[in-house]
Amino acid sequence: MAGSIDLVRRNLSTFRPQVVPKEADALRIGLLGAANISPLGIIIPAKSHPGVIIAAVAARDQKRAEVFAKTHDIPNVSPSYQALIDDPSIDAIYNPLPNGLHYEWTQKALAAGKHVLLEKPSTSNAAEAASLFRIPSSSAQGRPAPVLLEAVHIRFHPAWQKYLSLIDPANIEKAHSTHHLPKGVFSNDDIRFQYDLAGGCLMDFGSYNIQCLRQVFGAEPEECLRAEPRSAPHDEKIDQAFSAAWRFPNGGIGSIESDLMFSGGWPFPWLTSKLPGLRSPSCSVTHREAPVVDEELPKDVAHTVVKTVTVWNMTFPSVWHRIDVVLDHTLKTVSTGQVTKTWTEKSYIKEYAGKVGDASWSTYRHQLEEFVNKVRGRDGSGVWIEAEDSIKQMEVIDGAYRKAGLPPRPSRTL
Ligand SMILES: NC(=O)C1=CN([C@@H]2O[C@H](COP(=O)(O)OP(=O)(O)OC[C@H]3O[C@@H](n4cnc5c(N)ncnc54)[C@H](OP(=O)(O)O)[C@@H]3O)[C@@H](O)[C@H]2O)C=CC1
Ligand SMILES: O=C1OC[C@@H](O)[C@H](O)[C@H]1O
Repeated sequence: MAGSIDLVRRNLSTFRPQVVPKEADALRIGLLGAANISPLGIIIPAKSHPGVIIAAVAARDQKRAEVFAKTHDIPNVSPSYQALIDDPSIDAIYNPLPNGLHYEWTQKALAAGKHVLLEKPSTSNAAEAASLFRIPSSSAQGRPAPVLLEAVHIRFHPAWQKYLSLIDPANIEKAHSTHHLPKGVFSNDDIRFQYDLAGGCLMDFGSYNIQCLRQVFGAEPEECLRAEPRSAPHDEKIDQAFSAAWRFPNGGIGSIESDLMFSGGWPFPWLTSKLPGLRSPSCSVTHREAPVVDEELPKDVAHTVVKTVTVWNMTFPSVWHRIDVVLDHTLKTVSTGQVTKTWTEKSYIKEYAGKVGDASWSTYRHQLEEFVNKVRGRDGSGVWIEAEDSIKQMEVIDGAYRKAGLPPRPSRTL
């Protein structure tokens, strides 16, 4: 009961946070497009950040921008994306355009000296990512280059950082990450299913699953072993779902199952583990069998343990999440190889509040905190996504498409 009350309280203040007074030199952020993700991704998080003002929005259709501005209390509407970028009163740009437009508009914003918080996945493909992220650290005028961050929000939440702390990357035998969305949420004409806009399940949900694998192994995969898309009826280059596996440098295997049109259940995360068919985003790591030092045991008995650590709902952990730590113990007679005893220990961990913020802070709020810290030259929590990291992510995505016999997503501007 107390858990349910906490859940309601926490989510009420995530979605309706206390609005704080703004600092005189608050970062003035402009939004490209009247995007669906903007309220969750930045408008609501900005309300509780004293150092951020959502100052303007631009949309392809000015009327649409005006309605969006009114709905979300945004004081200014720019007549076009370019006008927003060129506006000298704007310090930073949030780019939640379709994936295929990320490169073009981020490059334009950076060229205008604006910091950019760029929605995931950073670009259409690795060539674009390399071109975008390998920018000189200072401009010709000697000014420091603007900050550019790929908005992989899940990495900023304390639950994810806690999860990583429970993993021993060198000794992972296998890792599996999943993400399912019920059929009917997105229709075939959604940006996620347009090849020219760099759509595809691997670019969307799959990108989270790949992030999870790269993070838990703390390394880049050496080889894509298997890549199996389920193509959309309207375009076989578009994956509605993607299943894949990679070998990592420690010999461990990482695999993913992502589906944007899943027909096997509904995503009620907190029920997932209780009711079959319900799915939550997850990442599960199984370590190699390891010896347990136990002086009490006879010499001929070996005690080993296999540690499995699973996070449920790493994508929206502030809503609800759980980390399961399962220790499978075995006692074996060494001389005969016979197993004499097995038992399992389970513990469940939750990590809503981190070192900064409180339990109501969403992944997006934590991310905004670090973005502003970086712009202001402050140390922050230490969680950051480096340029090379974003490039490597796109290399893994491109490689999986190639392995599946599909083309990587097209560049529009290179
Ligand atoms: N971090 C997260 O949790 C999430 C991230 N995302 C990412 O954010 C981005 C946007 O997703 P989402 O908000 O769902 O997208 P939307 O369908 O809302 O589209 C975003 C904006 O793209 C603009 N746009 C520009 N050109 C086109 C075009 N040719 N066709 C369609 N739209 C166009 C529209 O702007 P205008 O208003 O000017 O017409 C629209 O508002 C994606 O990169 C996605 O991966 C999405 C959901 C969650
Ligand atoms: O990033 C995302 O997270 C939420 C999903 O609904 C969406 O498809 C995806 O773009």
